[in-house]
Amino acid sequence: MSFRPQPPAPPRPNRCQLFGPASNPALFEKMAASKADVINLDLEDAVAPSDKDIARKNAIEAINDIDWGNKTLSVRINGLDTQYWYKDVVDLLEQTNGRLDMIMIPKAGSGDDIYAVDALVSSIEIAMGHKKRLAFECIIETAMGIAHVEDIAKGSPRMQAMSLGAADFAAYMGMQTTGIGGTQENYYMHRNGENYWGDPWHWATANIVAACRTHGLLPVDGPFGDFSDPEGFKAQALRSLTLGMVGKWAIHPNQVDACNAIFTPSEESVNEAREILAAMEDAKAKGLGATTYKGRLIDIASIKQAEVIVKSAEMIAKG
Ligand SMILES: C[C@@H](C(=O)SCCNC(=O)CCNC(=O)[C@H](O)C(C)(C)COP(=O)(O)OP(=O)(O)OC[C@H]1O[C@@H](n2cnc3c(N)ncnc32)[C@H](O)[C@@H]1OP(=O)(O)O)[C@H](O)C(=O)O
Ligand SMILES: [Mg+2]
Repeated sequence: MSFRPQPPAPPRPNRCQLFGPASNPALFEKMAASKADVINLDLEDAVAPSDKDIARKNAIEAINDIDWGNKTLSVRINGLDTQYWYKDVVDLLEQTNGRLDMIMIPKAGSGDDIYAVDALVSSIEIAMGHKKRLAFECIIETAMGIAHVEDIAKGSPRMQAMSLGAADFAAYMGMQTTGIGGTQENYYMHRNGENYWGDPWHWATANIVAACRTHGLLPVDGPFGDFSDPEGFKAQALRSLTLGMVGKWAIHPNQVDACNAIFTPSEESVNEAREILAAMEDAKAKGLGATTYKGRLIDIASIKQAEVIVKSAEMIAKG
């Protein structure tokens, strides 16, 4: 174990991030009224090039005029390889009222990308006399992004979260699929006449989780495109939860409740975690580092495992 403690992630709920294109303002009030923890107004890929200017204007008005309650409010800016992103950043910072919490940087490829956005944001914040520091989240959705994931995670102290963007990730990796997340038909093992489907997103998910946990960020699963497939969504979300992610995107309102339910520890799991903590307290009082709980080994590592569940439940309950 390194002598450096692992930094904690920001203590805010991030179970569900609900997306909507900023070119469609009819969605904004519905997004604000949703049960999502985080709202992402999109200026990037859900907005056609011809609508970029109007989408930016809509997003600015929505940030200033709509009551977003206690939600974390984020705008996904355009990629650093476009002509749009600098204006997204300048206009959002110069023309909004301080309600915006984060911007999401898509297709992050290196720590330098994060540094570049930080430099621009910092300059505008100084010029405008802003007291609130804008936070960053980014999407890992390119081959370069996953290759430099740790460098990106430590790219700026503003970084709070990282998502896996399955659609672009598949495209940039040259994966042969048009599905956005979930089970892929051709990714299976075969044995004794039966097919067993694997998880092609496992490696990227685990890499993002490791980079985030190393640098104190929230790891988040991105979109599941087939919003007519609740069971597929649930399976994808449960896999991400099991690997350490704290939440997932919703690209349609019918994914929000499932997101919140899956990424909120169940009463049963919290009770069990508390029992494990109590059993370890008893063990410690007896001078033991290990004991049994329901017929299985628990030891000092079990305290940390149980604390993940209890702390997550407490943080969500606090809101
Ligand atoms: C893949 C990469 C990404 O970029 S994902 C993120 C970007 N994408 C988006 O932001 C898309 C968000 N979703 C939508 O725009 C829509 O949901 C839709 C186009 C997918 C479907 O819209 P539609 O209106 O046809 O859906 P209905 O079923 O009719 O809607 C029912 C009802 O819900 C309201 N609605 C729809 N979407 C939303 C929403 N996002 N938020 C709030 N409310 C919504 C709709 O208006 C209807 O309301 P009603 O009429 O009943 O009042 C990624 O980067 C990668 O690379 O992986
Ligand atoms: Mg994308």
